[in-house]
Amino acid sequence: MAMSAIRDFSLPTPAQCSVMDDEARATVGIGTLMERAGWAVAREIRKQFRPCRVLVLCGPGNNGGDGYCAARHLERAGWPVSVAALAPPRPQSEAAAAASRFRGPHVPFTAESARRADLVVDAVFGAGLSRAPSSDVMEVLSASRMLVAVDMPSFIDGTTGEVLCDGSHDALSGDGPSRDGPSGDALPDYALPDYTLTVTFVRPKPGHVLPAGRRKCGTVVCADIGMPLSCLEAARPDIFLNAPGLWHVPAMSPEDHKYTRGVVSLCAGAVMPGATRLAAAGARASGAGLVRISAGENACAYRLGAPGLVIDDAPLATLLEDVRRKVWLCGPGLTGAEVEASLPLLLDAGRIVLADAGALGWAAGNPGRLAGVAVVTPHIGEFTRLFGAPGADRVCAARRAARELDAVVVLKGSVSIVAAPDGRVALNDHASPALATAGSGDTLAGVIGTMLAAGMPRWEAACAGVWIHGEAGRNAGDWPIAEDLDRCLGAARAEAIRRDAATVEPGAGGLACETQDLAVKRPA
Ligand SMILES: NC(=O)C1=CN([C@@H]2O[C@H](COP(=O)(O)OP(=O)(O)OC[C@H]3O[C@@H](n4cnc5c(N)ncnc54)[C@H](OP(=O)(O)O)[C@@H]3O)[C@@H](O)[C@H]2O)[C@@H](O)CC1
Ligand SMILES: Nc1ncnc2c1ncn2[C@@H]1O[C@H](COP(=O)(O)OP(=O)(O)O)[C@@H](O)[C@H]1O
Ligand SMILES: [K+]
Repeated sequence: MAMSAIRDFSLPTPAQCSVMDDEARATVGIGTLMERAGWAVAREIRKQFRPCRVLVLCGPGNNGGDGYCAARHLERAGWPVSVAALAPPRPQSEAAAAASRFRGPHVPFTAESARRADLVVDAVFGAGLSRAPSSDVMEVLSASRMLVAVDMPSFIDGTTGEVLCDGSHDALSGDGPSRDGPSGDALPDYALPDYTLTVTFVRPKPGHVLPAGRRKCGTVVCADIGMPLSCLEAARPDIFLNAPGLWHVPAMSPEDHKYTRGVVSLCAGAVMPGATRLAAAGARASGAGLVRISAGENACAYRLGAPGLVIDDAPLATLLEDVRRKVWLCGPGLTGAEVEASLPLLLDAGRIVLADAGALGWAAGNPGRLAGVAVVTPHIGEFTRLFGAPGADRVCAARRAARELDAVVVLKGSVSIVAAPDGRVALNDHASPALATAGSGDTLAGVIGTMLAAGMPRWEAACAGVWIHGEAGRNAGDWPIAEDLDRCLGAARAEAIRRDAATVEPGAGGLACETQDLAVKRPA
């Protein structure tokens, strides 16, 4: 992966952070980084809150070390600060050195102490969280009125974004108040707290982007603490935030003709023309030069559609003689039998195939039937039927599926996961719940088809399609239906091109986070 992609888009996992720390130990030094991390936390708190009574909860590791440094900097700024230590830092560690420099008051690590504070800083566990925190820790966090996390809320898994908590984390992190988890176990006697602010360092982590971490963290600020880029590179991050610059969508060129912009072809069936037409419309609206529907004897049903669509009634084998028709969508609007009659022909002819909807159902329980496709776009139900339940670590499951199928897997959801067979993964949070409307997945298939037809490599095409679809969803107004996305897709593609061009050149700036609240702050 290019250095600029690592610098600008990587989301290192806690395991990779530990490699980064080992590298940093030999260069800049953990003590220096801890000091800057604590300073950055204090700076963000001073910026976002008025002076108030602060309690810093410190764990035994380096996350706690950051907490002691933050406490010292806040105290120096005149804020009333006390520290509650869950356990003392290991003797002779950098955290122990940081703890010894804090000369303010210590109070017991209890819910009562938390209740007395106006603001509680959670520096209990960060990247080193290795299991569910005890209920003592959870009770103290839950008693806090206002919470700021150092690096990560102490019960969020930085790799998966999952809530790590004794009892039923699903019920705790879900929407409905329930006293029983799915296993029937009684839930602990505390509510899972929400954070106002999370200050992380170097780069955001997957747990800041994936649910439920994303929801719990509040505003995420990523501070540049002067970690050498070479240390981040040594950690070999392979999960990236999906954004323009990670990939490059072709702009319009004065010499363009429709074939250079690309042809997208779709297989169509007899009973669900709507899905095929939505996918075709998505392909056209996102900039395909030509979109053709191969409808055979069902052509009449499609000829009533948009006038700019070309409807073919010739047999598929005949259409495949046209080598300009490289990219095919197979699945939206198709029954299993219709997939069976078309997909093998497309693959035999060496076409670039995106398989969605009906094609995924046809291969349920037997993903080998999709061998040779370039991209699959399952939602969680389709993914489960194809590859089995993904479990808590969806990134890992999507990556495994991509490797197994030798195809790009787009696991769609509120945060979509785009996994390549070579292990690269992009997480897309550039979207909107407005997209949760029937047919929007068909539109997405069309958009990705356009990116493939424009000549983009398949992982980049899938990433770009998901981002552009998300951007359209963010701009399609209140409660849009799938058709509403189409009028926003051209502008969304233009926005992707504009943001890509604005990406900072290597060496020109710091570690940048593009989306939403993931802003990078450099030390003053
Ligand atoms: N990368 C960077 O850029 C920089 C990172 N920095 C900071 O370092 C942080 C990572 O520090 P870290 O590796 O020391 O791990 P940390 O989160 O403090 O926890 C480890 C301790 O907690 C314990 N423990 C874990 N879970 C537990 C549980 N449920 N219940 C009870 N105990 C539990 C665990 O015990 P063990 O699992 O070994 O039994 C161990 O003792 C990172 O988040 C960031 O804030 C900055 O300082 C510098 C730049
Ligand atoms: N809450 C949400 N936030 C963001 N995007 C969402 C949300 N819910 C659904 N989406 C997106 O909407 C699309 C829905 O696709 P899909 O489930 O295949 O629907 P359909 O089969 O009806 O077309 C996916 O791209 C998905 O990522
Ligand atoms: K923490």
